[in-house]
Amino acid sequence: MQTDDVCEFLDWCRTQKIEFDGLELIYVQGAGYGLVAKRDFQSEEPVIKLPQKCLITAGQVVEIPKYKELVGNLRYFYFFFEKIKSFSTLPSPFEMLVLFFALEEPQTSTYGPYLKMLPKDFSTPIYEGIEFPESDLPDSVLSFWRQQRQELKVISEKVESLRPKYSISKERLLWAWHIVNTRCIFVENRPNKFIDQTHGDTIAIIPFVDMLNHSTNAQGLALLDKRSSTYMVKAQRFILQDSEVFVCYGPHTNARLYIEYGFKLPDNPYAKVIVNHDLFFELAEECGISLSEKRRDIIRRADLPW
Ligand SMILES: C[S@@+](CC[C@H](N)C(=O)[O-])C[C@H]1O[C@@H](n2cnc3c(N)ncnc32)[C@H](O)[C@@H]1O
Repeated sequence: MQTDDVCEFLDWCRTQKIEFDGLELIYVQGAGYGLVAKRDFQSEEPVIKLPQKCLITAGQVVEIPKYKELVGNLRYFYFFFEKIKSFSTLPSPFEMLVLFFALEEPQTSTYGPYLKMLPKDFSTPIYEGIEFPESDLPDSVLSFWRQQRQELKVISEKVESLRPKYSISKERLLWAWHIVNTRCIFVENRPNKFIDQTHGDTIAIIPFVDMLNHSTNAQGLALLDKRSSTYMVKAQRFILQDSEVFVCYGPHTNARLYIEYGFKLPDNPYAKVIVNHDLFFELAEECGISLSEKRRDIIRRADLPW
């Protein structure tokens, strides 16, 4: 039985010309919503198709008058010779999308039926306020962990500068930041002069497509066909009726999946621990292999063991 929210969302998707015949949106225990094949799909067959204009991108958001005005109000404060100075700054594509989700309301937004389907909370360490001593984190995710916290800090400061005209609570900002962080997809967008292009503009949120969960053994592949301005998810191989359709979010370790998305995979083929030289020497000692300084130096210079 589908809830009213699900029915309203699916009707909304159809009015947006999102094609998803043969798929069912279901609630998957432990993963939120997910998409299941209600018939077999042949390899190369499109599973979802939608017009490019359905993509929520920073460039598209900033063309909405209320967001264009907001961008004009974004000022970034900094201390200089003990005086507070401020300068206008353009939002990055990521920040613009976060502001969109922080300010749209389901009751008034044209995206209302979609917004109602979004998760209410997250199980990431940042959302749950879990702090780790950095020494507990594997090297493979340390810089990612720092970068995520820094991004959140920077956008929080920018949002502060929008007060009192726009008042976004810490909780709402954290929620919106997670919506974008857990759901955005790589797409190359056209530059927009109101969006900071320092690192290009390569993200979009795609309603309905963002209901696909992650697997390292995904059968779905998402791509934009620029010639027909159509975004689609294609079957990379045969998809059996009644199986959940997955895409792969990337070759991520469990530490990365947990920090970014709030889940781990029991049998993750990308599980890895980076062994730096100091740890490698320590492990060698523990195995009874004594390494002279000269040998250690050779190993370091040869960049072994990886
Ligand atoms: C792009 S959304 C996918 C749709 C999402 N399940 C929903 O209900 O909106 C990404 C989020 O789905 C969940 N997710 C995706 N793949 C998962 C998996 N294999 N196991 C558990 N949770 C998963 C995580 O909460 C992740 O942050």
